[in-house]
Amino acid sequence: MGPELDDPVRTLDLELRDITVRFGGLVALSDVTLGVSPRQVHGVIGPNGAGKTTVFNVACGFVTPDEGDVVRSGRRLSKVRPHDLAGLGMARTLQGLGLFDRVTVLENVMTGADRHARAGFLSALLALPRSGADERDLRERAMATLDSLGIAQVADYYPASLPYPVRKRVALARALVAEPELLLLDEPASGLSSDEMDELGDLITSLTDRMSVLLVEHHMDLVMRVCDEITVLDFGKVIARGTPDEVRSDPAVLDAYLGEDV
Ligand SMILES: Nc1ncnc2c1ncn2[C@@H]1O[C@H](COP(=O)(O)OP(=O)(O)OP(=O)(O)O)[C@@H](O)[C@H]1O
Repeated sequence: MGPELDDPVRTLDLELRDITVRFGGLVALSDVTLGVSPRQVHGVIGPNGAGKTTVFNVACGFVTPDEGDVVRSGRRLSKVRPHDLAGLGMARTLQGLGLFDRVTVLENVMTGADRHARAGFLSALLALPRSGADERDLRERAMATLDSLGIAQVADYYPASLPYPVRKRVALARALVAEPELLLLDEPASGLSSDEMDELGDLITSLTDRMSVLLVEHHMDLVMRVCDEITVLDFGKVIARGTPDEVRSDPAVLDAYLGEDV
């Protein structure tokens, strides 16, 4: 954590400031700035290769920017490492889900809670003995989170035995069990039917009573439905920003998406 930077009155939950990322000679992001306001869903969209995943990776610490700052609640993060996220009140889901196949759904969700648990990740993963009270509390919270996502009945299953949309919910439960203030979602709608996408939309909207969300997503319907603000990227640059209505009618956005299948 760096020094306090901002007037707390207008403090955003997350800001990327003038971020540039280069992969060899390729400039994946060029001077990208965006901010996620408290209790808002901020969408990041753009055509293939625009830099969406790179934005996500910068926000959650997988990619260190060549230039620019990542600012969490007014404090500059000098280097975000993925395992620091929970301590920063952040959680994320990944396209690849990243569930552990050798432990049950419940145990997978428990591994997401290390912000609150006294014992760490490994003991949760291996279900080694921990303090009885911690263990009980963690199990209860993990079960409650599964229940809130409508999948308590699969708590004792192994992830690989479950359909993909259910596994996606498990991954979301693992992110939510830590009770983050800021949730980072990378393509959460991929592989979902349109009904499942509607349910996901309702769920994301319902989260904003207690957290803000950065949503990187291809599916325009979902983005337009749930986002308060959208940043549009093209070729690594911000080409538009605004409410869904503003973005939808922006000529630069229409131009960028010309010929894209959305
Ligand atoms: N690790 C990497 N090494 C080299 N180039 C990369 C790497 N990651 C991304 N890129 C390049 O950076 C650019 C932005 O990629 P990114 O994956 O962020 O875009 P995207 O908008 O998420 O694309 P998509 O919609 O296809 O997933 C692309 O040109 C991509 O080929």
